[in-house]
Amino acid sequence: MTNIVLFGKPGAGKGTQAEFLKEKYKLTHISTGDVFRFNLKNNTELGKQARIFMDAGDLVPDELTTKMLIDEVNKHPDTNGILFDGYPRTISQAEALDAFLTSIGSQVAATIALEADDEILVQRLLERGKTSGRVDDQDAEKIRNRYQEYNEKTAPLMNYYQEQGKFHAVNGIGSIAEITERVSKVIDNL
Ligand SMILES: Nc1ncnc2c1ncn2[C@@H]1O[C@H](COP(=O)(O)OP(=O)(O)O)[C@@H](O)[C@H]1O
Repeated sequence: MTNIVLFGKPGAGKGTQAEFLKEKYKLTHISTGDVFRFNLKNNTELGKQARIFMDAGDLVPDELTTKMLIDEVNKHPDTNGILFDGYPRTISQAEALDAFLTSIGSQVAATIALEADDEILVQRLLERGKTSGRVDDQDAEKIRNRYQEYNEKTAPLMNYYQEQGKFHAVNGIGSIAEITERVSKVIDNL
């Protein structure tokens, strides 16, 4: 299995790139944000538990998120590899992911970060909020809170993967195709 972690701040373009990369490399795309939103919409037990955190732009607690993630991975026993989008977002999630992948005889092959300046990203999110219906994209305060969550809890993951020699940064500014090309170069060299 070639498992890739897509990494980046809110709005960095993880979901957009994932759509292209999953086709190109025949990977299973798992977006924790999408799975949570699906559960919210269908008002499942998981959705009810996640809603207050998501609507505020807070991270959903690790235990709940990790359980959901493992359930999703287990739905694809014959996959070529997983493209993780939005997971892990904390050190504890990264450790849980490593432990889980080890238990199934696999590992993270690479973490690829899409980099862009905060001002550009906030503009992108506010634009997306106009049409996506996502409450967490419509309010500058909630967006700020997501960046704070990112800086405090998610940014330390760069070090975590750097220490394992698995961290690759890619310039996330440019056309969608250009960025797919940059990410592909990293994957092709694995
Ligand atoms: N790995 C995770 N851990 C905790 N909460 C998560 C995780 N992934 C998604 N969420 C929740 O879902 C929300 C939306 O996720 P996502 O669409 O990936 O956000 P963004 O566009 O900000 O990167 C997050 O703000 C958070 O509340």
